[in-house]
Amino acid sequence: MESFRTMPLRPTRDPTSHYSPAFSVEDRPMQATSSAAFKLDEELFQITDQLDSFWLKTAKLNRGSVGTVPSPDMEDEPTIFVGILTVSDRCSSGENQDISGPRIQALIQSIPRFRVIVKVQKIVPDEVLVIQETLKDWSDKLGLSLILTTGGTGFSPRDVTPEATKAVIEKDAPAMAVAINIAALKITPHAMLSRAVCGIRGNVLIVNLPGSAKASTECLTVILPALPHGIDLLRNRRPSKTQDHQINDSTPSLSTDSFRHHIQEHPDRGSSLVTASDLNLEPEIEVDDAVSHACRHHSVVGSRPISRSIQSDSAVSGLDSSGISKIARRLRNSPYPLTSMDKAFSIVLNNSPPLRVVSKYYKEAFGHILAENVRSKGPLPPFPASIMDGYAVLASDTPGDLDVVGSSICERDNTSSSNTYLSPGKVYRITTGAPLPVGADAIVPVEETMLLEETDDGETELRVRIMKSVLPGQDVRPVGSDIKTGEVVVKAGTKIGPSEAGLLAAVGITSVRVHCLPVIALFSTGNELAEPDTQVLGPGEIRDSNRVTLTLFLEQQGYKVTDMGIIPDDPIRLKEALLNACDQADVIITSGGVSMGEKDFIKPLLTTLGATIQFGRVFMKPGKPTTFATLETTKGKKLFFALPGNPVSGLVTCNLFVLPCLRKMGGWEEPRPTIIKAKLSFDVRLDPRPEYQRVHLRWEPKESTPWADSTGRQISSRLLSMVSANGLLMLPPRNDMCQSIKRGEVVDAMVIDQL
Ligand SMILES: Nc1nc2c(c(=O)[nH]1)N[C@H]1C(S)=C(S)[C@@H](COP(=O)(O)OP(=O)(O)OC[C@H]3O[C@@H](n4cnc5c(N)ncnc54)[C@H](O)[C@@H]3O)O[C@H]1N2
Ligand code: MOO
Ligand SMILES: [Mg+2]
Repeated sequence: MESFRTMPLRPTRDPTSHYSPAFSVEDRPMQATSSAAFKLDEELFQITDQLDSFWLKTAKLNRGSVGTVPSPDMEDEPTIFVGILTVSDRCSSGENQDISGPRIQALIQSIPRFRVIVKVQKIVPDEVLVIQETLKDWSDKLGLSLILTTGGTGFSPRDVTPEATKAVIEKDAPAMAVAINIAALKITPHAMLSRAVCGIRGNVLIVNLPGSAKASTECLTVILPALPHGIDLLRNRRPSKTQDHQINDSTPSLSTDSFRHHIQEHPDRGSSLVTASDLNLEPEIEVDDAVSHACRHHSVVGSRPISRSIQSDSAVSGLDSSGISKIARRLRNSPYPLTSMDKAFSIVLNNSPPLRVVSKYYKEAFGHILAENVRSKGPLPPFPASIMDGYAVLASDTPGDLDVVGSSICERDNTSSSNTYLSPGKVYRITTGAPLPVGADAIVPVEETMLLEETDDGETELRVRIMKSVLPGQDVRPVGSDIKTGEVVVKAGTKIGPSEAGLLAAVGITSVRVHCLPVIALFSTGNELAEPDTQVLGPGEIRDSNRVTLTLFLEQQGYKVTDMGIIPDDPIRLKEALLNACDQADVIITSGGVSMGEKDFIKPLLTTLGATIQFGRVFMKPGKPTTFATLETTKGKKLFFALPGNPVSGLVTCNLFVLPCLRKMGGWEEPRPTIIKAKLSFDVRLDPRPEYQRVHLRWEPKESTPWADSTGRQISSRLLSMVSANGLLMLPPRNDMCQSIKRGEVVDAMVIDQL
């Protein structure tokens, strides 16, 4: 697993973990946090995060009491855990991207009456045993209520999902498969080619869905209305009266029309009819593209009344315009697991492929990583050259009084080293860098000589005294002594800086092969944002500081950034901006709109665009809602960093995730940040999350370890805490053993600016 780099001279104790303690267990036996302990914490936070919902706590208390009447809270919004299994040889080998899994994940969130947590999602090849084992494992060990498989249900020889499912289910649920088939047949006769099965193992419902993103979401839409009651029954929960009534009163017929009677009534919401057309069974509506769907409604397509269309979208998928859940129905806990910092970092690096190699003029190659070894075409110096201003001599003549018979200075057409022969008893005047005449084997600096004789006009020296004895070779640079012919002057993998460009110039290699730098597009999101030059702010307005901060930070690191401005919190505008950015950039950076607010649209939009959210929350402070998503397009892989809006969170996470990613894409062999040791000049109270506190690193005279001075209050809205910060303390999370770190203790600090 990737972790941040620690300066080799000052290694941390455990370089495999980002949060390796800055002190050893022996140093502070009661307070040290070992990385193993942290790993435990990590597991714990995942679990506690999921156990956070009140229902689950209540459910735990009631566990074992079969038929317990749920408390009103339990009735309110119980949580269910779902597993999504993508079955595909190609997705499993990485040849294709899994689009269906994430789309199913987005759609299943809208299952009525339940808070859905997708606890596990996996891609497996079309191997019957692998599928079987996964289904068994998930059903028996994870406390899931529902497993949705996608793929492997057709006629081709490798399609074996139904066989694997049949092997593990204990009861058939054929009506579900039939309902799916009937609905699907209205869309395409190819539905006849589906062999999908549905069944029950223990109290888990397993449903096979087809492999295509469109078909799988369409089929899932068909069974959504029946799922809550089915899951209630499987979990042995008593369904509400209304539901009993609904179910009993409606004759279960398999015509699409019958869905009209499966009223999804939420105690708090009143009823909303879900009709067949609401279920998007009309072929022209693509359920699997909520965004384009919503766009069509916004631009009023055909004769469908807008209000009905929008209602139907939300009724089916829980998503309103552009795939965003209605405020009242929004998830009250984030569906994204808290990812550990190490894991998130590793995910980013693993998804940051080095970009292609191109030829560039050496000056334009500045800041790029060289993709080939550059060798010198000839020697440097190309002739034996003097190191000093003085006299070229035969060493054996020194000391002595000698005639000055000529001169060699640095100039074009100087042929001294080929045309001139220096005889014994004679010297040549010479300047630094000029060629030695043939026969001369040493240089005597002018300071070691005395003038004996000159011409009357004082223009020419005639005779000098060499006052010191010199050895052959003294102050001479032989041919090729700096650079030999064929020698590698700049190695592949080196970043071309001023010296490297100079070397290329010196050896005359002016076209080099380098890795492309990633193209970046960046925009801020937020209805509250005003341009920085707004003189008088309107009510509720604040000036957009993130865009300039992030842009200049990246430019300072040598990247070009396309500034896409401020985009309001409007899903249609945001989607347009994301697509636009995707069109022109490899890496898309957004700021804001990624947490739990009703205007935080970025994550659902990325999902509806078909991007895979690699992580949507990170166990870190600041920067918890940091989101990283990837999307395969015809123009290559696009990476999205949706950074939190709080100004400090944005810049810290840009340092921690975006910069290493850009470096890796640009061909850096070591893209990780530099970590050194620093001594705290203040007491630190640890946070439950691993924290990155901003500090100024300062060296006291004669001290090798720098002091870390705090930049003041560390709240993530306070950009002042970044001012003059050149380091980020990497503080471990608080635990029972270690609540604080005292002044004078040595901790890890990441270098983020000039020291
Ligand atoms: N119920 C919860 N609320 C919040 C959580 C949470 O887990 N549950 N996380 C908090 C954390 S941590 C952070 S960080 C923020 C992140 O919020 P968003 O990324 O959604 O950002 P916004 O809501 O758009 O804005 C937050 C904050 O930042 C200001 N902002 C936004 N953009 C800019 C900009 N370009 N320049 C200057 N300031 C900006 C914005 O006005 C807000 O004050 O969410 C917490 N909430
Ligand atoms: O993670 Mo937020 O970035 O704490 O403020
Ligand atoms: Mg927000």
